[in-house]
Amino acid sequence: MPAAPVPGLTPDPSAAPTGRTPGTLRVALLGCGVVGSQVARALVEHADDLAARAGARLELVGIAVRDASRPREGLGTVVPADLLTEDAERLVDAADLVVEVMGGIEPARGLILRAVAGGASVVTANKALLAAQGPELFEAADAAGVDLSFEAAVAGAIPIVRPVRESLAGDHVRRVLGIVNGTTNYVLDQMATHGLDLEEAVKEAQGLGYAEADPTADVEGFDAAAKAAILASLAFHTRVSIDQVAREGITGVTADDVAAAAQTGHVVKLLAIAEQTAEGVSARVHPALVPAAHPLAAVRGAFNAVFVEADGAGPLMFYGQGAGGRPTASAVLGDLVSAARDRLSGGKGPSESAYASLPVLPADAAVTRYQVRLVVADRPGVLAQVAGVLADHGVSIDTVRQTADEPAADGGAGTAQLLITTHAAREASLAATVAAVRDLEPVRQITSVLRVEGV
Ligand SMILES: NC(=O)C1=CN([C@@H]2O[C@H](COP(=O)(O)OP(=O)(O)OC[C@H]3O[C@@H](n4cnc5c(N)ncnc54)[C@H](O)[C@@H]3O)[C@@H](O)[C@H]2O)C=CC1
Ligand SMILES: N[C@@H](CC=O)C(=O)O
Ligand code: NA
Repeated sequence: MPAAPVPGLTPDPSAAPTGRTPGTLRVALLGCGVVGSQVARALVEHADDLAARAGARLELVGIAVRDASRPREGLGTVVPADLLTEDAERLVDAADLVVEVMGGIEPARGLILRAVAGGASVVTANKALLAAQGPELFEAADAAGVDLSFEAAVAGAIPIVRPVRESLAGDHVRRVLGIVNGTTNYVLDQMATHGLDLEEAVKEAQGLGYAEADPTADVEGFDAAAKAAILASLAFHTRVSIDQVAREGITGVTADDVAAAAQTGHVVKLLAIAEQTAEGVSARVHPALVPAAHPLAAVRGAFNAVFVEADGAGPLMFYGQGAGGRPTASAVLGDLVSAARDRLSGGKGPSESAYASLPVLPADAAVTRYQVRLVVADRPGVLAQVAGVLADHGVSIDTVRQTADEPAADGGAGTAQLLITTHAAREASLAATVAAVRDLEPVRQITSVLRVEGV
């Protein structure tokens, strides 16, 4: 049976008035920042290879920017300046394939809806938008019979969206655990290895193109939470939005925490965790202690890694560059070639799979191990008193380490540092325990409470 005619590809003179060249698909690029500029460059520089792989030329017909008169450093020699336009809507209307790399909610959302309503397939790197408004966008794409692809939105260059939604479609995923934010991993790594403070390290990450336009999204964990929501939705075939992800960023992590972690054979990492239990699914993002021997501890700089645990496949690990212009553009271009192939074959990639409709559990239902550091009066019976409070709350102690501080100058009782590692406990029990311990008379300070993962 002959393939259905494809707009822009049918060798038909009637295509001429619309400006379409037979055998081409028209690509509109929305945004020309860190990622967009690399997508534009690759579309021009690798046009022949991309055409051979996609089955049609991917013609960059325009780049929507805020200010078309602003010179684009380095890009002018590769991408003709007359491709820049401030009229994103008109550009979208003229395209077969739309790449959205402008970020933010609006106008990105409106432009994507407009693109799919007009019959264009869309590739986006915008996790913030997908984690907030994904269902609306997927439904619109399905209704229009076009692709909405987003490999770049989770862990940049690492192929993780496609493996979870296609390769593991026949398996049962139980847990996803990963480092999915390059900026915070870079920051924690710099703190651990070079003693940099948070602000210095974030500035470096911005200069390297890892950070979001507003790096608060990185350091406060919003970016990782968006990725956790997307991963949980894909892994468990249900809908999880960013506001259902328990989130804690890295601003509370001190140089002292990082040094103390090293002393106990751990590193501090910002983790995204999505789990399915008998009660439902949960997704959370928080800093955690990871044993130095665990593969996640070896993930340095802006690299990302995602562990997936599935019933059949067992543990799988995906590792690579989760941020930066060229790595992210690689994922965008992969999606673009796939979307082009789908158009040429008259097919469509996978739709959203949310049939399971599972309940999303509250943050305090999470179960994990904890390490609590505290300063107490160094006198007999204090350790037993603290241990008693944990026992009263049903929190079981794994190990305790005590270090005496200098004796008090007046000869009275000095202080001691206690480091308590618990067995797995519910978040709610631990929070109540810490509050009760804080109220004990001999307790001078709770220095830190960190979860321990990957044990
Ligand atoms: N930089 C990275 O490593 C990664 C970024 N992403 C995502 O890719 C997207 C783009 O990120 P970046 O390139 O880093 O951001 P960026 O801030 O460098 O670039 C965005 C560009 O879009 C333009 N833009 C924003 N609103 C616009 C509008 N209304 N009209 C025209 N242009 C507009 C901005 O002026 C800017 O040049 C975001 O959704 C981000 O979350 C995803 C993975 C990695
Ligand atoms: N800001 C993000 C970029 C990729 O999503 C990060 O640092 O990982
Ligand atoms: Na990816």
